[in-house]
Amino acid sequence: MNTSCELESYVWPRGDCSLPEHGKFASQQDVPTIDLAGGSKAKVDEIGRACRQSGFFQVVNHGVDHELVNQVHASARQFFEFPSDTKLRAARSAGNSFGFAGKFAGRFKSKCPWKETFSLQYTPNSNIKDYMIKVYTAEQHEQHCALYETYCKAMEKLGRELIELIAQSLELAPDALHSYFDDGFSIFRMNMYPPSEHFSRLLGTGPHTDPCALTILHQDEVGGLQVYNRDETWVTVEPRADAFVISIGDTFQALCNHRYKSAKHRAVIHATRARHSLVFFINPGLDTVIRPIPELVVKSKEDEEQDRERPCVEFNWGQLLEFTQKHYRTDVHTLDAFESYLRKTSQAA
Ligand SMILES: C=C1C[C@]23C[C@H]1CC[C@H]2[C@]1(C)CCC[C@@](C)(C(=O)O)[C@H]1[C@@H]3C(=O)O
Ligand SMILES: O=C(O)CCC(=O)C(=O)O
Ligand SMILES: [Fe+2]
Repeated sequence: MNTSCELESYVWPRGDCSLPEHGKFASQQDVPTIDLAGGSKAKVDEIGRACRQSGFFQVVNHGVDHELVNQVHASARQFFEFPSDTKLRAARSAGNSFGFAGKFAGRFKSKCPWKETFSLQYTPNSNIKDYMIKVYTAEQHEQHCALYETYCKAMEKLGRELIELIAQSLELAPDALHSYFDDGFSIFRMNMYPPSEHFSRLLGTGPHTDPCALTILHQDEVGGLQVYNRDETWVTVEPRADAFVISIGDTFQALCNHRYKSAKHRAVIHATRARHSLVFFINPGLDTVIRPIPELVVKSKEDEEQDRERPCVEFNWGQLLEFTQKHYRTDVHTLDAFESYLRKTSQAA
């Protein structure tokens, strides 16, 4: 990333990047830590409460091997340390969500994210190998691909377990949501936030909600992930090596008829230390129709009498992904903007 001459396109208005107070972290109420080894009823209740309150929580005793997480972090660090021209062999092309992005200035003109990202598709037809071969030697390639495959499988397993618990917290059967994710189009993304002396005017990831269904994130010890809480204050999520941060995304919000809301969050920059995070975005299949689950649609008395359905916009993940890559810059209004766009384009058709 060119840190000197292009700073202007990364700078945010003064006051937009308030920094975390050293050592002060989100309260248990804002971002609870939930023990997945706990009794089933307690877990479901805690997850339901967290999803209704902030849509953000951490999980511990999640069953994912700590050594695996360390190895993926080590591999990601090694990747980001390659010279730019090596990383750029796997460059993300315009309108595409996969590959390496060193800076986003090409896509955005201002308030650019101060980070490098390497994103891979994780599905049965995963593109992990196609991207990795552009960067690594044949032998390294096999090793790193195997590691990412193992990590993504572990994320899918954890995601499935969480989705079962979330379904139960909505009083649905544990497997009620599985069919949406059976051929899911999940995205694995590694983030590296370079340090900067200008940290107080930069954001690694600007305020947004995730467009996906569910996000599973692991952050290193540097920390910098912040959530906007109910007091309208940015609070810092405690970096915990033993925990994954879970958040509800826009697609899940639409699916559960807005019972759970996607949470507004962002990532700040450290003055002297590079920060890394591993993010697994769980999505439905590209063509799977998303509309509120009938059991979660409560009609008003008047609607009931007139047998009227509440209007809702149907979409699929393929459309929302395309919207965020080609027509809209993901922010805190993505879902509303997407619904307006769908209404407009369906009227025009
Ligand atoms: C569908 C996606 C768009 C983004 C990557 C995935 C999930 C989250 C989105 C993003 C991270 C939200 C913040 C802004 C963004 C541009 C970024 O900082 O990377 C978003 C991603 C993107 O549009 O590439
Ligand atoms: O790196 C982080 O902690 C946050 C990243 C994020 O919000 C995202 O990639 O959607
Ligand atoms: Fe996010």
